[in-house]
Amino acid sequence: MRAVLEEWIKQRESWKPFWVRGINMVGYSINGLHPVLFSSQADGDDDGIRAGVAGPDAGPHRRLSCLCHIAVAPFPAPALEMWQQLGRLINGEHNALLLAIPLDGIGSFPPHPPPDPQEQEAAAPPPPPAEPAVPPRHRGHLHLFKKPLHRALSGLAATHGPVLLLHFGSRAVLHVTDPAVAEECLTDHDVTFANRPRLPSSCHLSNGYTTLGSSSYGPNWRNLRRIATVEVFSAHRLLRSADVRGGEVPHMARWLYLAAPAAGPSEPARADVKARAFELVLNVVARMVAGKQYYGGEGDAEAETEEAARFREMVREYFAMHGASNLQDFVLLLGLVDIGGAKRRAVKLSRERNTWAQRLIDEHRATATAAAATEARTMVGDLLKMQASEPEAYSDKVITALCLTGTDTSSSTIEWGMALLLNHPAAMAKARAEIDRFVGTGRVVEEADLPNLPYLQCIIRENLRLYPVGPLLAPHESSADCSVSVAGGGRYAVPAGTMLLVNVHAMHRDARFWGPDPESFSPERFEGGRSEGKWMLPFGMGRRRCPGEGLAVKVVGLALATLVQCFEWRRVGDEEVDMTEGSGLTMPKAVPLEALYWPRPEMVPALSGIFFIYNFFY
Ligand code: HEM
Repeated sequence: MRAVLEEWIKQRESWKPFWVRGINMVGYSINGLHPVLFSSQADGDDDGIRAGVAGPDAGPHRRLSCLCHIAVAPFPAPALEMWQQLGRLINGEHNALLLAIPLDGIGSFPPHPPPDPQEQEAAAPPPPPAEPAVPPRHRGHLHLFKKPLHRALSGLAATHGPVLLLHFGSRAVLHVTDPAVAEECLTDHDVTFANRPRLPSSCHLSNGYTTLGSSSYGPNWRNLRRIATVEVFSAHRLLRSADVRGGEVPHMARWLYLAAPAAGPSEPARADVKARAFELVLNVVARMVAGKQYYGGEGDAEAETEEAARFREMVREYFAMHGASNLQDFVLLLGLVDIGGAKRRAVKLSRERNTWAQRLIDEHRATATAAAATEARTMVGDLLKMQASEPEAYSDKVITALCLTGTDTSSSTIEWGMALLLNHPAAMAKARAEIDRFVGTGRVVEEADLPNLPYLQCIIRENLRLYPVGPLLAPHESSADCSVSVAGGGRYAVPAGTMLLVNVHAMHRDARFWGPDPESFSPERFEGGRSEGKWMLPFGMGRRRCPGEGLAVKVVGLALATLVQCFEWRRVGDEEVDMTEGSGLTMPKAVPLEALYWPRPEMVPALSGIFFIYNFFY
């Protein structure tokens, strides 16, 4: 290890090494002889992290002293290779976990004794680095695991720069808040970054990384993506399933209507908006996938079957456990000892999910007749038909892998949208006036009306800008070494196996692109094409871009339009709706949205009409 250090020191100019023994550092005494590395680049940084210690012969403190420099020293990217090399050496002898322990407050580095002249000579200053580029900075790291992760990383980027190379345990992470670099990663390096990281927490949930969202780039992903694009989300398929949305959205309005007393504002009803949005999206997806309706068969908003209740819980747990913000994914020991029982829950959840999907497939197989398959086509029905000719491409496993997608994302977007409108009654009134102007009050708004409602479209875009439910997209991973450009010239080296987190949440709120008040809700910023060309990526970009975007935009648009058109809404209290963001794969509202509502008197005939139409057709 000493040889590695010395070799590295020779090559780096910005690092001034000297040697110490017998000091105390962040509470640990360092008895043996240690090279201390001081980075001139870290000088003046306000985070107080400025030194690292490496020690080959540190006796009982050896691991801790090694830990110090791996975990906290700031250094330029080429140094990362060296740290990784050291990390591997240390890992071999000790425990990788030690590299990951956060060491805050290391800035109070105590005075050191005069260096040993012999050692000082061995650690001569290095020559200038060969490459002129300033690389991404490497910061230490797991103490950043404050939830929600996208917020913690945004704060870090604001202080240290838009392209950061981090180290979460032994995993390199490229965090990007620069649109140009993000675009480069997802277009020029699209294939290189098309893998998904194998995070232990998602192993069980994704059936061993075989689902569409979790599978790395390769034959399995290509097969699933082809089926999803062609058979499930194609424009043709979306057109065919318009009647499903056209049935389910008014059905939700009907539920709300029946649950509300007729008294109006004097006696408003209370709506669990999160639950209603979730039920709506689940019914749409379940009917498209399997011709199944989970909620509302009896016209009672609260009536839900045991299967539906369990399914709701399953989806909630699934999205809460997934994502890039699980500490046990990066700290080996936490995963091994299963602190908090996350692994156990994931195994149970995955079993339940598979049983549910297999039951769905079997039910379908048993009940599908030739007539049913042609008249009321479902994804499972269609895929089963294709299974007959291509059993491998359309196996039950493949069908299962496509079943549980998109439910939480769309319903969370509806919930965020309603929360924004409740906090901005003027925008709600403007949207309602637009619907009244184009649609009137004689009927409930339909999907075909959406293109005629430009202000509603602006609301949806503003909703997706401020609350993109994939704030870090889904994590990507590089399959080969590559480099990304740096503002002002030069390139950053990104090693293979680096996890890419594109922080769209931060980019969507960047004042450089979104004006002086980027945090405020202002659908008007999109009016008249004013924000045309501005960089927004709520659905990702490149080959891993969300395939459900077309469906999502339709469901979210129709749901918000219907809620605004049919009901008057008020906040539960005088204070604004709490907009705190939770964490998970999708960004949920930390406090589920509830609101007071009553049917608009002028919409009552149309709402009563839904009752009749729904009972007649469904
Ligand atoms: C407002 C609603 C939605 C938003 C904001 C959203 C956003 C996203 C984002 C950010 C990604 C990751 C893109 C990347 O990795 O670069 C994604 C992936 C995905 N989304 Fe959506 N999504 C929504 C609705 C849906 C719906 C309704 C479905 C399906 C019913 C769906 C299915 C998927 C799938 C299967 C993937 C993984 C694609 C892959 O890895 O190849 N999404 N979505």
